[in-house]
Amino acid sequence: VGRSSLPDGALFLGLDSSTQSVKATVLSNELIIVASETVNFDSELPHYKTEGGVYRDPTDDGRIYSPTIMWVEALELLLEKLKPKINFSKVVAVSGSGQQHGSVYWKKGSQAVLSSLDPGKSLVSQLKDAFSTMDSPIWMDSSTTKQCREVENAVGGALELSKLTGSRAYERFTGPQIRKIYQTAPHIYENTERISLVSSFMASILVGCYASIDETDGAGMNLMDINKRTWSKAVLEATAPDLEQKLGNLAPACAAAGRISSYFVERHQFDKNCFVIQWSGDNPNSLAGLTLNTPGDLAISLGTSDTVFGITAEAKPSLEGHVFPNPVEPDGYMVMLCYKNGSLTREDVRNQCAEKSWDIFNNYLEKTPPLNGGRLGFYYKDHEILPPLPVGFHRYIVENFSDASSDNLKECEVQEFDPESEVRAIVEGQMLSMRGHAERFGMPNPPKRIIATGGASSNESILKLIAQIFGCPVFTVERPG
Ligand SMILES: O=C(CO)[C@@H](O)[C@H](O)CF
Repeated sequence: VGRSSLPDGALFLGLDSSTQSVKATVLSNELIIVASETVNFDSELPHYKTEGGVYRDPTDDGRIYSPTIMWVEALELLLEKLKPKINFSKVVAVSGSGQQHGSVYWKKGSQAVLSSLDPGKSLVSQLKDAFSTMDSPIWMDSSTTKQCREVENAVGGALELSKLTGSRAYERFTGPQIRKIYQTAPHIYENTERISLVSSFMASILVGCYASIDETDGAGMNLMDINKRTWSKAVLEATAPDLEQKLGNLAPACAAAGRISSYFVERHQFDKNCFVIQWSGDNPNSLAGLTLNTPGDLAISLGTSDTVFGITAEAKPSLEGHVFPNPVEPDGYMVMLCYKNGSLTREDVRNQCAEKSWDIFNNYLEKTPPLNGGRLGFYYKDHEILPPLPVGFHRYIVENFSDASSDNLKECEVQEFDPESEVRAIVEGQMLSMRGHAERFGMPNPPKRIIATGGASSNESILKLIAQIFGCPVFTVERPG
């Protein structure tokens, strides 16, 4: 729909269902932000008792998940908070981002529930029994290593799986997660009629039926053939039986999922012609939102996870990193690196070394020298994705940075790192990792420029350090207002 043909006062609603919160941004016809709202899971839905929006299972090493119904309740609360700020009947299109890889398991018979929601009742009251498991595995989970190896072995190895799906098997990817449920809770798997990603789950609620998984977020499952953009029969068979019928058809990321369901028309006064555009993963949508279309540019998203991503004309999957279909260029691809220890790990060091103050944290970054007097640190509060290492804190004194031999690295104790050094070490260690892995993955080296996004991109001290380490200018998206 061309913007010039839109009715006066037309609005666009963007939603973001992420690890710690659900957010809404409302744009005018001129793409100006006219309203925004957030629901933070921990503070505004405290009855779920999540930490950072998640549960960590003490009985199953690495199992990290979120209560599916919490996302439903947060969506409802978000719309209630937004209602006084905008006229929902002016919204001509809704779309959104979902944290990648997270999955939702719709119980048999739930399609009928979803398509006949009573506008006189809440979503929570009608969907609380719609899932075959109330626990949604999410991207922070690292409990499926066994399943990863089984799937890789079944298709000829890690590199073969990467060439087929764009990534070797990763613990957080949805395919290994589905395999674990099939193996450890077969009754749940049997009782599941549809498996959604967080992105297609939210779209399903909005359209009142099961929305397709889009080809870009679908590439984060270790289930989709990256070149054909169809489900890979070989990998589906290696994952779990009768899986394709539970996944439904894939759809292009830029397609319309349908019109908004009558539930939202009658309960929230949306216009019945309001489009719901396919949702996709948070990182692909960041690439789209940043209009990252210049080869040589890189984006760094500093959020709960940290990611580095860029565009490429051809898919060259390898044993590190990920290749996804480009969400806005039908024939192009997106390349990405992901680090689990992002903002939450930086916050931990801030709390322990900088009196819980970003001002003090930033002052330490400003006053300590580049390369930190040889103090190099790698901090894994959670099991790290890249490199795949368990929880642990590793501090080194590097005698000579031009000597890459391991005997040049002397592991040392925390006592040898004063608070200022620890602060620089966590940020420098994270950014040096990104630069090293980006070079090895064939990303631009150095990049022409870096566009920073995500919560921590508002921290100029961190951005300065990124510019020093990558050797290029760093930009952020202009924040309106
Ligand atoms: O796992 C990731 C990407 O592969 C994370 O960036 C999640 O998308 C964060 F929600």
